[in-house]
Amino acid sequence: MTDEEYMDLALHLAESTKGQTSPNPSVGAVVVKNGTTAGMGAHLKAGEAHAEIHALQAAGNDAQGASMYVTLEPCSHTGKTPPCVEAVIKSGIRRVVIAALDPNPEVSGSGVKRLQEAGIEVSIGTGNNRAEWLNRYFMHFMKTGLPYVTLKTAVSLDGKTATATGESQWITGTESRKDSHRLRHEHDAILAGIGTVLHDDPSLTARAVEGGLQPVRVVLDRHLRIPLEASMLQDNMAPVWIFCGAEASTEKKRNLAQTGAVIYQASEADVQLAEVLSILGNENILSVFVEGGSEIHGRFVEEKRFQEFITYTAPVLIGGRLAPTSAGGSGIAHLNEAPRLEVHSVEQLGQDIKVTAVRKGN
Ligand SMILES: Nc1c(/N=C/[C@H](O)[C@H](O)[C@H](O)COP(=O)(O)O)[nH]c(=O)[nH]c1=O
Ligand SMILES: Nc1c(N[C@@H]2O[C@H](COP(=O)(O)O)[C@@H](O)[C@H]2O)[nH]c(=O)[nH]c1=O
Ligand SMILES: [Zn+2]
Repeated sequence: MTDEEYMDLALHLAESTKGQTSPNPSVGAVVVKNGTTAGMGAHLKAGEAHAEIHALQAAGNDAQGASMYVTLEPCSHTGKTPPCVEAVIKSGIRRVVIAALDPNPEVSGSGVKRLQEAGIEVSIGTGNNRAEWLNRYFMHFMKTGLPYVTLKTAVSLDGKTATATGESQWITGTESRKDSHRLRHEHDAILAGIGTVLHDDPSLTARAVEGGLQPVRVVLDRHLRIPLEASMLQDNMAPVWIFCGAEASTEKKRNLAQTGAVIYQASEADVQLAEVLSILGNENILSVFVEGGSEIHGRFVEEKRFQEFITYTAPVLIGGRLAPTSAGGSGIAHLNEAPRLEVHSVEQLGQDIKVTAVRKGN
């Protein structure tokens, strides 16, 4: 098989662990000796062995003089596990093909340097786009210290997220809702505004699909209007972190804390997105899935504090000048200030169209 084909196998291994390795990236590795696949592995859980180690263990002595295909630059530092580069060097591997460099300041190029110093041939870039897309949350976090923000909306063909009378369940079909639950799994946190919480009483849990970790549930609620009987405060399915403003009542804060919710009180009346994201980053939340509602999306868009925008569009017509759209708020005044995204993919899910678009810098 070619380098691309072996890297394709390593990427499949890595992609099979989406949603389970955070705060570590998903990584796959394959050891090949004279055209024979001698070992393979993936990083399964933070704190456990890295992909390279699993693959080298499976290869045993066949690693001697073999090649290794790995989707992320082998680590050269000791975090919770020893550096992979030392194991690769000791195993006798003579060529390493790497899909993407690791932007973790502890690594970022020093893994490659260490391998080359040990006389190992290194080639970088095969499968790079797919490897970087797979770990876009991790890479963004490592470069900025802030979580990668995905805005998700479900709209009618004429762009409404609910009827003017407030009805929204359901606009899209079951395939779309299942798909968005899968995306919930892949993020470390799900964020919603108090409007959505009061209106839908959502559980904000990733339950429609198996596997992965249950994301933290984040609610922006400047006056602490969330009712103590809210489902997410009763179901013990995942942590609830509530961000409120300086004027929120201390008694309500105390009652909410008794349900186990964690309350972050801002120093000002309003809850600033910049502060929410930096607190989440400090709590090792690498990615946030923002479910809305419209006013919350409006703020993320106006402040350009998001990386990805996903829309599920259903072929239903709602109309109504008062019916909400994906992004409310005061909006962008001039087109030349409007964030221009790049379409990553367009998929049909049942009768719905899913568009995934990403911000490129601007
Ligand atoms: N209204 C629609 C959506 N609406 C999603 C809401 O923002 C809120 O997340 C839901 O109430 C989810 O509740 P729970 O967490 O599953 O209990 N999302 C969709 O994909 N399609 C729709 O039609
Ligand atoms: N998961 C993974 C890597 N992850 C890298 O190592 C860091 C975590 O190190 P530790 O705390 O020891 O698990 C993580 O932040 C990232 O830079 N590296 C690899 O060579 N292979 C792997 O499979
Ligand atoms: Zn490693």
